[in-house]
Amino acid sequence: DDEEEIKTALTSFITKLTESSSTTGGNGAALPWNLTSKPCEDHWEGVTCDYRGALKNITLDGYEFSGILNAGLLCDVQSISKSLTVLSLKNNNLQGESLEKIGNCKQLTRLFIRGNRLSGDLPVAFTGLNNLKRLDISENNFSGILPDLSGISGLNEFSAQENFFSGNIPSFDFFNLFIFNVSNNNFSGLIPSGGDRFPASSYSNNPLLCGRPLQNSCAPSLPDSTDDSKGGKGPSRNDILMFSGYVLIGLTVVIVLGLWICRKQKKEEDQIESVAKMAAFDDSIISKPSYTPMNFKNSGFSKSEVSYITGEENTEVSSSVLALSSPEVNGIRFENLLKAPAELLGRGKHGSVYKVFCEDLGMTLAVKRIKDWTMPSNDFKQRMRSLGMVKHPNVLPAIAFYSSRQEKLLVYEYQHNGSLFRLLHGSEMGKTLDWSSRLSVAATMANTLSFMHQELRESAISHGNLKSSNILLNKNMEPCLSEYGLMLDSQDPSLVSNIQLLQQGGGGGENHPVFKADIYQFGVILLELLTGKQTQSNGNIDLANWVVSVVKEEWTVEVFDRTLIQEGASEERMVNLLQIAIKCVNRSPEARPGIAQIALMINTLKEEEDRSMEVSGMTSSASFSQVS
Ligand SMILES: Nc1ncnc2c1ncn2[C@@H]1O[C@H](COP(=O)(O)OP(=O)(O)OP(=O)(O)O)[C@@H](O)[C@H]1O
Repeated sequence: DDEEEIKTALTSFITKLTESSSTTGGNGAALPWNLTSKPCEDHWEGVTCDYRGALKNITLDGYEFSGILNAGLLCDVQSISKSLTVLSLKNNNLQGESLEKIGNCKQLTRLFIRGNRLSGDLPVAFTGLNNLKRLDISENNFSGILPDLSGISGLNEFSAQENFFSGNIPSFDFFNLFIFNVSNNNFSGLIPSGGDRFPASSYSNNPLLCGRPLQNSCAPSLPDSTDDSKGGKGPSRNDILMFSGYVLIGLTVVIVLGLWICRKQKKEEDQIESVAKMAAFDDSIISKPSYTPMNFKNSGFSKSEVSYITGEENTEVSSSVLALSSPEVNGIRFENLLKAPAELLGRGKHGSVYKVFCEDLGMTLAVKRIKDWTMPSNDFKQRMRSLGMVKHPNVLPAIAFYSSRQEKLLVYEYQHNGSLFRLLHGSEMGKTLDWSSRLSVAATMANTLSFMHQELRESAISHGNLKSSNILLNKNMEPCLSEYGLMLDSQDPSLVSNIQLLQQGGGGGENHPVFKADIYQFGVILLELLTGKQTQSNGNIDLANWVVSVVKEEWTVEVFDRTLIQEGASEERMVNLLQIAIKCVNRSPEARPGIAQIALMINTLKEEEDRSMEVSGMTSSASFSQVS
């Protein structure tokens, strides 16, 4: 039977692995398998089988085996090759034999042979491992030309550092890879396109390699560094460096001058605007703003600038009354709002939020005061109008806004159930968010964002500041996006700067950089849901970097929130969601998927989750319970 066949094959395989080698001496650790027993039934150390007795994983890392890795002994055996998904022989001292036979182990998803003495060419047969996700052949003595592995469409990791490979780096599907390292080899020539998604350290110590992300370009005029002193035909590297220096200094001077002129102009404009404001100022509205609990002094509020968004017409109305979108709140005086007791909820990077109890309304409001926003007043009003026209049940609408050059205020209904941030990270929370609820939040938010991006694609208004504290729970405990479209600035570490955004502005659909920045931030929220960890956008280590580095070490389990593991959440679906998140936080904006595609993937996961809960007889509830 299969198990007998597997046992015979494994026995020969391990015998070869442990064969003593005259060069290293000794055969390392003792044989981890008791040959009188059965591999699956008796759970041989390092061997994992599924419940049907199919061999899945062989993991024999760090045993100091110094014999031969004979791939044929495993992969020529059908009962093994049809099911083996993981072969890990890291940090032994193995030499290779029949390595090309690995090509028969077609089901392999992970192949780790790092830290051995394997040498010669990497067999072309590796290119046929179509299911491979992770390949680590680093720290060996492989040499020759690397075969083209770009046909392995799902490859996420390729680690080949510290070998002796030479020739060009073949093309890879870089957008799928999240780990790539070919440093410390003898590669030469141009780094293939897309390769600059990885840092220079992924390519370092290949003296003949050139092109981005390395500093040395492949310009044909660039002479060898040894030619520098000869003063040959083209410019020397030093010349180029010097020239770049001059260009840089020149650019800096131009930018500083430009900024100075802009500031001067702005100052002049400000003076003109405040004069106009004084003329328009109506004492009957705000007589003496001496007591302003929200510290709105010197705002110079004018009735003409108190605006509101109604459900029907999106017209601004001059009024001494702060008109709000729901009819029952009409009739409140703006001055009363200003005088109402206000509690500071938080002071973020972009301003402060106050909780204001408005007696006239008998209602609690959240007033966001945006600081340092340079968007001109008219553009802001235009933006609020565009936003006011798009309605979604999971987007919290601003019920009023105020705009002047000095002040931009947004008024929202206060949400008593807090934010996703509090739910995930708040220490006082009695209940933790279970896996099904987290998946549900992810799906709802993806669908909502997809709707908003679609509706606002022409005006290119993204959320701009997507994070778990801006996902608020409404009275039905459903997650809602708050503060949509209020930030021009993005926290995307791929440095999509305002200038770039503006330059590339005008249409562009869901590939517009502002939407791609939202995708990054959405990915971070997915990571928060999966890991239960907070992101530190201002710290040196952010969540996205942390996850990618942990995943690099060993696939996933350490990454997930321990409560999810304890709960018995489906590891497969968690890994799937993690893969989506990792795609979203790709450093290269173009490589991030669009929100529609993301929503589709997450909805599929959620449907699978719902089906599995139905099968196990649990109720498939998409909402989560009220937090006490
Ligand atoms: N409508 C609301 N109802 C209840 N709480 C709110 C409301 N709007 C914001 N908050 C809460 O107020 C706090 C401060 O919000 P704010 O948006 O200023 O913080 P932030 O998101 O950390 O900073 P920033 O948006 O400036 O980067 C957050 O905890 C947020 O969840």
